[in-house]
Amino acid sequence: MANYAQVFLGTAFTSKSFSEVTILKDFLYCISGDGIIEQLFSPLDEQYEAILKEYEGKGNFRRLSNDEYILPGFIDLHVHAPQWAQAGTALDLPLEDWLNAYTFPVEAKFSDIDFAQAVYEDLVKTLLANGTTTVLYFATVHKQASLLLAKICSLLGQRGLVGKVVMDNDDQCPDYYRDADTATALKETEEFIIEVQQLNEQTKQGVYPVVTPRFIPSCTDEALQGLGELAAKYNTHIQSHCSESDWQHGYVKDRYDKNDAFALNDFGLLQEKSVMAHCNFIADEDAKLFAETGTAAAHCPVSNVFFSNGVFPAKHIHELGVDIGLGTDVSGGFSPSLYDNIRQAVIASRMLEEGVDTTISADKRGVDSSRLTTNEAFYLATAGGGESLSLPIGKIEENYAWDVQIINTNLQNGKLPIFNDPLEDIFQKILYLARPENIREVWVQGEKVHQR
Ligand SMILES: O=c1[nH]c(=O)c2nc[nH]c2[nH]1
Repeated sequence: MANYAQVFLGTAFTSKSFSEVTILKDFLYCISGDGIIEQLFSPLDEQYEAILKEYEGKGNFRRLSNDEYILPGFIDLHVHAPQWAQAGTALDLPLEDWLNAYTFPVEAKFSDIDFAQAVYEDLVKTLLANGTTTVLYFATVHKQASLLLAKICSLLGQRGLVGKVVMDNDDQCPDYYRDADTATALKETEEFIIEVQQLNEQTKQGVYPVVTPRFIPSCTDEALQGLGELAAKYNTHIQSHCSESDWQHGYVKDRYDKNDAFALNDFGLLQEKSVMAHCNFIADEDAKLFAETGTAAAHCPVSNVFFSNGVFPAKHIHELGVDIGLGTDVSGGFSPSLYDNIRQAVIASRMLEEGVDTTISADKRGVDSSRLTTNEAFYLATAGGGESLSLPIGKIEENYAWDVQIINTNLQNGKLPIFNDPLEDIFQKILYLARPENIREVWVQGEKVHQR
């Protein structure tokens, strides 16, 4: 019999496809020393009883109670880590004003490493406590503070993909908050990549450097070109914002006479490990380019209410073959929870489908076939995120990382309304009604990283 580092017994929910969820009732989950799901056994499997006999009662065996369920850890594809310091504020302003009046001044404070330590440590712990096991982060223009974020992820056990932000366009970025010049931006990005790749070698769950032009308006052509070359040289992930709002989409059209997607592609910034945030205004040709290059979209449904001037047509873009995951977009989105974003993804898609202006007749009011089901929104927060990052995460399946959250539905101060429900309904109640209190344990790569 194989020698497993840990064995769990319980019921889990995981995506089988975009629209279907599999229920693994009373399965055994056998985890290897490097934190991978080595084998899954259903109670009907021949070896089930033998493994149970071998491990039950040992220190590395865990039987979940009848009120506990396993979900894959969530994957947040878009977080501005420094903006945690201003979460929930100033959301009534348009994007450009919010960036200039609030966000850039806050991000500028991350030249102070002590301030960065306090905010970043609090954020990483908060995201873990919300069941988020992997995060794609924008840091700031400061190399040291960006490295610190990667180190905090490494230490606290979160799988972090971290970008030192590049902003070198003095036309669009304030004097007090931008890279010194293009050459410095590229040099510091290269040094950052090398240091994070070294840190990754000592990090069980992985930390990864991400090439991060903030968005086209904040970067010169030379920087965009240089960043595309660095990403190719070091085979890194890439992230940016793409066609987010009327203003941003229009700015790129004025500058290049083409949409964001094609402009980013000209600089080598669309590839298999690229994730572009928002994408609300992408046309079908843009989406096809995403699909051809393997570029993913980070759908940020809470943030989009405030800053995007529209609803991302997730269902349609998925049908065009684009990988999609979910992002909180802290702090364009006020909530650090992907549960909130799963809920909002469903709500926004329903409003898109039905339409919102009741003075228009029902047959003309909405966009047909736009709705996302609960299962599909769950897929975006889990398996879709893993596909977007090209990492074996987001599913409870053999050869995937043991990145999970254990939910208790029957707490004194957090009882879900479950009254002899079938498992299909319990799954939906967890997604719509669970709060951080219900998330009792979070595991990343076979290590427990949060417990209540
Ligand atoms: O929602 C957003 N948040 C940001 O910080 C940002 N920067 C560019 N575009 C952005 N959009």
